[in-house]
Amino acid sequence: MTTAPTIGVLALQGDVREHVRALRESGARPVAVRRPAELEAVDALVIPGGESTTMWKLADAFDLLEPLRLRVKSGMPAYGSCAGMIMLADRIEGGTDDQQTLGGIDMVVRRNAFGRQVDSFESTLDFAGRGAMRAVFIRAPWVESVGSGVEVLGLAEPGDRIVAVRQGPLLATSFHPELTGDTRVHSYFVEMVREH
Ligand SMILES: NC(=O)CC[C@H](N)C(=O)O
Repeated sequence: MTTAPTIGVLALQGDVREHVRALRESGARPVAVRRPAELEAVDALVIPGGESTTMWKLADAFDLLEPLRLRVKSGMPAYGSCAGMIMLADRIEGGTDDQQTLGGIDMVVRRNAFGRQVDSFESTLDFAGRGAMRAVFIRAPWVESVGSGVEVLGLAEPGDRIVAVRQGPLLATSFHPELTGDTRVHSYFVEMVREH
């Protein structure tokens, strides 16, 4: 792909503007996605943080849940941050009884996992071997376990928990890279989309 890839940002809740800015700085053409037709037009999608229990209901109300599942299943690159990570998990712990995800990454994600110790915090971690990075966690999940096809891209204190993973065209982080002005995670995703 030689031209800038068109990357959607799911705009139902969360830091849409910040993701748009980080994607633009990383060489992509970002667009907000709220409708099925907008989803169809993108090469890839970012799913921001928010509240995963609300996000799937909003996606359902906007007639996006099934189209999202289909596109993820058919191999569209997607990057989920925090609640977005939960949306990309095949299995979750600590969800509500009726909670649904899109799935796609063979992992178990525990909701509000760090939250039992502390609500929000910052940590420094190495993302995908690209050097030390400041990471912001807000009522963040962690990855409890991963299947053999999942690459672990980052661990965080406290507890050396898995907080960044990739499986094929799907990327997920427990933290919010859109809040620190460090575009390395978005650049990594844009590279994934270009190589796709
Ligand atoms: N900042 C976030 O996205 C928090 C995630 C939220 N705790 C959830 O379970 O969906």
